Amino acid sequence: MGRTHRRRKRKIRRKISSNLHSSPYFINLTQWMKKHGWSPTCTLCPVEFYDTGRGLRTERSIAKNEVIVSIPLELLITVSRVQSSDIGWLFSKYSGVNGAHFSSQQVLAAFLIWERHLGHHSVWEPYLNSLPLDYSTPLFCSSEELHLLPSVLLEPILVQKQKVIDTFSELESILSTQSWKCWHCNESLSSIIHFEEYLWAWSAVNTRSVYLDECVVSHSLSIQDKSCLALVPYLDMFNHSNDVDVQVGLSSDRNCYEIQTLTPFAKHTQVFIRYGYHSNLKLYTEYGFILPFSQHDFIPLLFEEILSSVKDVYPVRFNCSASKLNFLKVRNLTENLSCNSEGLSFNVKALIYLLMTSESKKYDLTRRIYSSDFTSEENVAICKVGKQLIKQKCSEFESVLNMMKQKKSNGCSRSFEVASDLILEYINLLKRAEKLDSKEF
Ligand SMILES: C[S@@+](CC[C@H](N)C(=O)[O-])C[C@H]1O[C@@H](n2cnc3c(N)ncnc32)[C@H](O)[C@@H]1O
Repeated sequence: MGRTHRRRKRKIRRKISSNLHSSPYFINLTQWMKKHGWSPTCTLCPVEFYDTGRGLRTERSIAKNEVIVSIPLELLITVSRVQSSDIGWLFSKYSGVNGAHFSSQQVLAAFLIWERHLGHHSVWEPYLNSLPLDYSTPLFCSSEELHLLPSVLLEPILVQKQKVIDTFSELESILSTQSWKCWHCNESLSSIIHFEEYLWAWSAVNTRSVYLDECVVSHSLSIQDKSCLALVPYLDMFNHSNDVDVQVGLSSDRNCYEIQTLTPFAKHTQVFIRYGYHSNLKLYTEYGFILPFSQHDFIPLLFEEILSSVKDVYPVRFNCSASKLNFLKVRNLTENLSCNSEGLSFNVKALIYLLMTSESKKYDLTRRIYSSDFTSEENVAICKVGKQLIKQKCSEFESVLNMMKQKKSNGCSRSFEVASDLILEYINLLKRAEKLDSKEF
């Protein structure tokens, strides 16, 4: 078979969704759940969709307000469940000692590693076997790949990476003092819980957990999060869409965690839920995917970038004294700076306006900013700077994308591929914004 033929075949295969209903892991998962009191609320079937990966498809039409999934609390992995498990003593022993506060993500991740290492001996085995083996979140980009990313992506990724490293180090320092040996393999906890496993478990919790009120599943561990994370088997197979809405919470008898859809679904279509109102940057950094043509997307801009665009376009009018900077900071006008396909955010426009206006009439300036009372001449000037800013961002992203393409042709991680899709989305968004005139901007 020639290379072209293979490539064509791969392309065709990518367009076809495959049914996973008879996969052993899915049969085992649902049988195990039924033993623990679960019964399906509607007929959903796991499918490997060509565009979104694995998700759930409905076998009949679903009406607005129907409960699409209801999972007994007994099947949830919560902090309270971890506390009463084999390794619960570890977190109880160190809770609050020397100010130690665990995060629910850290506790749940350690539990997943522990249970996974037990293999057949774990009661959670059917659930663990339903979890993906790898993730496309940026934590799995190599250092070489990270170096190619623009700062708008790199900065939140580095913060996240550091959090994983720090929480693992905290755990590691506690584990290293324990001589306790596992009943099943006679290994110490520090040789069971190591960084690669932690990265996998952390990502599983990050991409799949839900928030649960602490009062629902009480525990006595010292946990820093206000509402705790919980892993919910089966329910964590729903993919996200911006076009749907859901209501989540406990069933009326408070025995199950439920999702009610506020959006109807036609027979044989994928059933989506909404993870939140997230930009593509958030979807990429937290979940490892992006949504093409997302109307809710925006690109964060840096204060310095705006400053230098005003300076470039209006070098004489540009004015950024210490008192003006203070004026901007007090009003939070140096934050939430962004651009979307409909133009610049309110703060960016206000900032551009202030940076090229004399500071003598500050109070009048405040009134004009907050009522967007700009003259048409001022609007044209703001638009001119905005377009310069957009042009610069666009060429920055285009040169990044070219380097990323080169890297991709030599092989790269799935996570890096998603990053490059995101940069392409950003370029397209900027091009749409660039076409707007000064009235639309
Ligand atoms: C809660 S899980 C959903 C089920 C998951 N696809 C699976 O196979 O188990 C969240 C993960 O699903 C994927 N995902 C969710 N919604 C998606 C979408 N609209 N497009 C692509 N991937 C999506 C992402 O990898 C995300 O981290």
